[in-house]
Formats: sequence, structure tokens, C-alpha cells
Amino acid sequence: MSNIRITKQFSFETGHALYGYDGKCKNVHGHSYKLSVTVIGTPITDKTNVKYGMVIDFSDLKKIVKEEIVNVFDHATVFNKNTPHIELAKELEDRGHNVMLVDYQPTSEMMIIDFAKKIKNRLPEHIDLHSLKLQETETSFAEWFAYDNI
Ligand SMILES: Nc1nc2c(c(=O)[nH]1)N=C([C@H](O)[C@H](O)COP(=O)(O)OP(=O)(O)OP(=O)(O)O)CN2
Ligand SMILES: [Zn+2]
Repeated sequence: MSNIRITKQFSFETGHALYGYDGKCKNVHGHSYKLSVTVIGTPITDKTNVKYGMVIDFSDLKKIVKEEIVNVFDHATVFNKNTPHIELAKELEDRGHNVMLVDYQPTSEMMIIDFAKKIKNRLPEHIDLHSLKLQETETSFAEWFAYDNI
């Protein structure tokens, strides 16, 4: 049976700030992120299986990515907890804002590494994460490929 890639696309609105950065993105601002998730596997051949002919049900992939990423990052502001931004984050949290503290600089590159780990941990054994594409703006995106990270 052939290996087939399956892709599902997501979008979420997230704020962030790059502490110590030498450009305008050191300021708190936000993006309409677009995330494409591609998994690879062989379609199920068992005709009695309700998922017959599918690598993975798009709905099951959606559930994983929504629970791990979209529901967590959407309308949250992400700060690197290892910087003085922790103070700003605490202040915003105390005032009822949705803040997310991460252990890294929240660039597209570092976010996509985090997303890859989270999605891989949730995929069924017979399905592999092939690649991710995280689009920050119309002209800027990061990509993660499994074969770059063996
Ligand atoms: N390698 C990276 N560079 C930058 C990142 C990043 O995550 N990785 N992030 C930012 C900012 O957060 C923001 O995304 C600005 O990006 P940029 O493409 O510079 O945005 P512009 O609005 O200026 O884009 P144009 O389409 O060129 O107007 C900065 N760098
Ligand atoms: Zn940005």
C-alpha cells in the first residue's frame, strides 16, 4: 500500500513579544497564525473498519491539533518565561488576560518546534508527523520536516 500524506489547516490569533529583539517585534503585537499539519501513513485496508480508506480521519487529526495547540494559543499572548516579560505576564494574568508562558523565545521557529513535539506525542503509532508549516504573516513562515530532524 502506498504512503500518503494528509494535511489539515488551522488558524488562530495569538499575541507575542520578542524580548531583547532589535526590531519592532520586541513590542507586544499579534498575528493571525496559519498552521498546516501534514501526517503520513498508509490508508486502512480493512473493509470492516469504519475508517476504511483513511490514513487518519481528518476529524481525529483536528481534535489532536485543536486540543494541543489551537485551543491553547488562540487569543492568548505568549511570553518567554525566562525573561523580564514574566512580570508583564503576571500583571496581565492578574487583570484577567489570557497569557501563555513558554520556555523559549516565541519566534515562528521555536513555536513550530514546540508544536511538532506536542503533535507527535498524540499521533497513533502507525502515523508519523511528516511536516508543519507555520505562517506568521502573508510573507513569513517557518517549516518543520521530519526528515530534517532524524
Ligand atoms: N526568523 C524570524 N524572524 C522574525 C520573526 C520570527 O519569528 N522568526 N518574527 C518577527 C515578528 O514577530 C513579526 O513576525 C514580523 O515579521 P516580518 O515578516 O518582519 O513582518 P512585517 O510585517 O514587517 O512583514 P512584511 O510583509 O515584510 O511587511 C520578526 N522577525
Ligand atoms: Zn510577531
